[in-house]
Amino acid sequence: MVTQKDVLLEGKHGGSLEALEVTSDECGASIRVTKFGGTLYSYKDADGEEKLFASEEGHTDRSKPVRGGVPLVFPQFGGGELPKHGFARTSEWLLEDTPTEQDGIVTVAFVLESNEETLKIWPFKFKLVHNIVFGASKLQTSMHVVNVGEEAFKFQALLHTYYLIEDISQVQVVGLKGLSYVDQLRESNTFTEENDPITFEAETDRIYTDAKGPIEILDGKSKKISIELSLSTGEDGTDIKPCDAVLWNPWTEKSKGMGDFGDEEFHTMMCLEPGCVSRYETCEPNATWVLTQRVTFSKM
Ligand SMILES: O=P(O)(O)OC[C@H]1O[C@@H](O)[C@H](O)[C@@H](O)[C@@H]1O
Repeated sequence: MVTQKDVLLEGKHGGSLEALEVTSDECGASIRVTKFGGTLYSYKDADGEEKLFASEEGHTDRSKPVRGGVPLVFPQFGGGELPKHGFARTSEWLLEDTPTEQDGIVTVAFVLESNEETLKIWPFKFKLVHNIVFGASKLQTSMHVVNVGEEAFKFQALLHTYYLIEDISQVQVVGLKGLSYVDQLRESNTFTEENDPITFEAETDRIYTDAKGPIEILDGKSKKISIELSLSTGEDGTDIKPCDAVLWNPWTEKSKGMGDFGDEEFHTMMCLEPGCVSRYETCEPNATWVLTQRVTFSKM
């Protein structure tokens, strides 16, 4: 049986965020999704082990996006005319339908549609669906971008996924070798990844292009996270486009400068974020784009 209940997330800086908790008796796993930002904030596997990082310093008063989980970036990555990383992560999302379960796999969908507020800052009509499918040790999240207006729009999108890890100094990322990446810390110059595995010894902020996956995060000697990612469009979703993958860890100095992140929390998190951010995609009227990540958590 799948059960849902409303919970309140309270951070140490005051305020609270309403969230939906969905639990499956059959597979034993659970998720929490905040209505503010439609952010998947927690995924606990069948053993009750949390797999997503959420900062102890995160704000829960709507003054900032949720710092952790999987915030959704749309329609713009980074800064520019719109708020940094767009407005989807700071908008109010609605539960689309009652969660369903089949054979221990649960599906939950949240929706955000253009409204007076969004049209004031971005004059396009859209519908976003955040689809979350989870089981005992698997998590699939996707953002569907639908153009419900009469004009084409350009957009960027990202599943800004924060993984909870044991120790960043022991993490190895496998599967990005040979890809080009834009290093956001080196004047956005482009390089080719020579390392396999990639390890972390300093602040890292890179946009890998044409990532096909699978990408593996080896978390010490005993845990593995395997990620498949895709960006698709077309009526049946079979027109698959290359996808970007942002790799991010703020390390020491950047962490100290972030008001909603602990100075030492970089040790136990890393972001691997599938998206389309190295360029803008064009969404024609009635078209749908789908950005998806399929994640499997396993023990070695
Ligand atoms: O602080 P924010 O807006 O959530 O962004 C966090 C990070 O998000 C990453 O996706 C970017 O590549 C980084 O440059 C950025 O610092």
